[in-house]
Amino acid sequence: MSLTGLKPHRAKLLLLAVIANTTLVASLILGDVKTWGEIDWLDVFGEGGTAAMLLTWLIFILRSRPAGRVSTILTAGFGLVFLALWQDNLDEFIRFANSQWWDTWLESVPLPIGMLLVTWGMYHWHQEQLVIQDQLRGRELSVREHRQVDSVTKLSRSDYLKSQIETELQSLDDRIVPPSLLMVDVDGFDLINREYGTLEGDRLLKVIGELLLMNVRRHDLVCRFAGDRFAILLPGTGEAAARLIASEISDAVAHLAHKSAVQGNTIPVSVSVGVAQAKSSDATELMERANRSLAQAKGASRKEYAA
Ligand SMILES: Nc1nc2c(ncn2[C@@H]2O[C@H](COP(=O)(O)OP(=O)(O)OP(=O)(O)O)[C@@H](O)[C@H]2O)c(=O)[nH]1
Repeated sequence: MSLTGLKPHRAKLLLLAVIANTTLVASLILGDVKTWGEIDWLDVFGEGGTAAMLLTWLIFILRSRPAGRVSTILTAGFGLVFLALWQDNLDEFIRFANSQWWDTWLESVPLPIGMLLVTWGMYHWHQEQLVIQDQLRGRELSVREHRQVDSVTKLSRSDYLKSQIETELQSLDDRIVPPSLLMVDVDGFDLINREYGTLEGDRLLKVIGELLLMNVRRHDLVCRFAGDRFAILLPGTGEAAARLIASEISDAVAHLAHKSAVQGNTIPVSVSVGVAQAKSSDATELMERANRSLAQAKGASRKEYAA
């Protein structure tokens, strides 16, 4: 058994070793060593084995624990039980006169006190575990939230967007401007996929996601809504301001000089943007209106393209 990890508990274990050795020396001085034939080996095995096991438990426990109050209580408890068994075992090798009352005292008094301390320490350990489990549950929740992140663009996905819109809408009052939502869709993305391959399509989605992030404010939320569609939540933003941001975003994408990894040529990219400002506390209704606005923008851009 490796003793690494016991460093924080060195002083406690040293004290236990000193006490055990002191009782050994005191027993040797004050008692008479028994002859070989007088030793009851079955008792030695039973009592000595139990003491050794107890010490092993203590070492395992201390190796898995930091120094502190609970570790001290557990060491004191297990230590006292060990000392009682240790003295009981010394009895097997050393004979004491009846006048040596301390031997019987050492065998019996520390045992119940040690048991009480072990129980008390175990109770506190249990309480500690409940707190740790609580914290782990919290961490697990945050990990689960990270599953709401899209693997291609590393942006939040639509389920996270919806929960954020709901939070925004719930905290609205008359003094706060309701949020606006932009829906940004890449034009002709299917063609880009077909011409350059889906890997290049993925790269482009990632670059567009980064570009959107660069063109919004710190408190805005950019999400990958679905496929080649992004959504941007603009808290406290009226429709006119949202339309301005939408046009800045369209310009930024139009000026993007994204090079394909294989061919090396610039892939022309444009986006259409839908805009809607919240009118009710219904997140789905806001997303639907932003999507309808996007469909109109798409129609307009197709007409422009055809003309
Ligand atoms: N590379 C890549 N392609 C994707 C991903 N998700 C969806 N797509 C593709 O995106 C394309 C979206 O096609 P459409 O909805 O027709 O959109 P579009 O070609 O941009 O057409 P318009 O929106 O009308 O301009 C489809 O070919 C999907 O297969 C993805 O994660 N990576």
